[in-house]
Amino acid sequence: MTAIIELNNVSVQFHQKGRLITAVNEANLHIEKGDIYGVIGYSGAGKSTLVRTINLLQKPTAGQIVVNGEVIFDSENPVKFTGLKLREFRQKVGMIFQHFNLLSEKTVFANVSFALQHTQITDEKGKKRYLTKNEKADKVNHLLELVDLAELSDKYPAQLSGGQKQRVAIARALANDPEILISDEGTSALDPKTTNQILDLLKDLHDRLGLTIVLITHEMAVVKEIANKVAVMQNGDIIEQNSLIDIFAKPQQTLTKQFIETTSSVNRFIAGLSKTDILQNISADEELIHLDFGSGTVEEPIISLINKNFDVTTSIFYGNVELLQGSSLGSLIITLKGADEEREKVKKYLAGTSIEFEVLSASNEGGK
Ligand SMILES: Nc1ncnc2c1ncn2[C@@H]1O[C@H](COP(=O)(O)OP(=O)(O)OP(=O)(O)O)[C@@H](O)[C@H]1O
Repeated sequence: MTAIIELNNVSVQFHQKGRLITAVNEANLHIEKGDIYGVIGYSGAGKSTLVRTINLLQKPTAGQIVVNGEVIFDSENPVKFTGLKLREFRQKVGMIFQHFNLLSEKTVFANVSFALQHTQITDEKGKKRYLTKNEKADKVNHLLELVDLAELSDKYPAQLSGGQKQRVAIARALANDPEILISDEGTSALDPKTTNQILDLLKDLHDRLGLTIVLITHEMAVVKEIANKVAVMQNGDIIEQNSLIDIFAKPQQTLTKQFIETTSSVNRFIAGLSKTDILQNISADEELIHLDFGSGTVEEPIISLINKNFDVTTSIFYGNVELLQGSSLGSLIITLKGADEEREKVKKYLAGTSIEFEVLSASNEGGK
């Protein structure tokens, strides 16, 4: 697959009060057509700066940017990508923001229509012309239907909820039929329910229109909901990037693990264990074991195999299976009860499978 967006060694530096700030440091990001690419990081990590280079709202200090096969920036071999060419290019990259950026004195209809004021089409004779009033109205009405807002066309932004405002912003961002949609914290100002509704809408638009979406967020739950790929940013660096499923199944960096913990109840459960007396109450012939089922291993009947093949008994303390991009990931916390040698045999057996496990408590380490 060829990338629709290629950032090659892109750096962005700012000079501020005599200080040099490297907001983005030699970032490499290849986004394929149809990806929903999540860029996650804490505030100040450089996410917005990185993503704003895609449509040159932010000019890089160094590196190369290729969009749809066209080099739009190259610090080594400068290209002329300005004026009308840049304006037309930007129309093909829609953007939505945390605070919606609607024009408060204009109606919903006029806010969307505004994005079409410079839009030109090529007529049958190959001549460029602006859209007529009727063509604009048809387009706006179609867009408002797409985001389920047709009935609010005459309202003003102040009369809308946050979710409705973001729908207007999405309709506006799609006015010029972009292939790429950038969401810069597009759900950060919304409550969880509305966030999910907007994410559902983005996913639906992605499926229906074949959009490529770049999604900046500081919330892993957002990424988890719709992204198929993830890049994690910290202090201007992309510290890790992978498919969503691999990020969750085998995170490499501490920060990535921390982000995952914010959405995974198993980690909260394990962290909470120390505040209970569960570990103290484990008997001498018992162990508490955390089993991590990566992609493709959830279906294995591991508990019944253990019970059948070893002289131990198991009981389940905690279980969770999640569906990410069609793949299942799961966690189980079980107690294993039996003689030392039998428990050792089970652990040896587990070590030979693709299921990862860790012993949360061993009986001879503080159990009674
Ligand atoms: N125009 C600018 N001038 C000077 N410094 C800037 C400018 N834009 C961004 N920065 C700095 O670059 C760094 C990265 O900022 P950026 O906004 O890209 O981070 P972010 O991850 O998007 O965070 P946030 O979600 O808070 O916007 C920060 O230290 C920020 O202060």
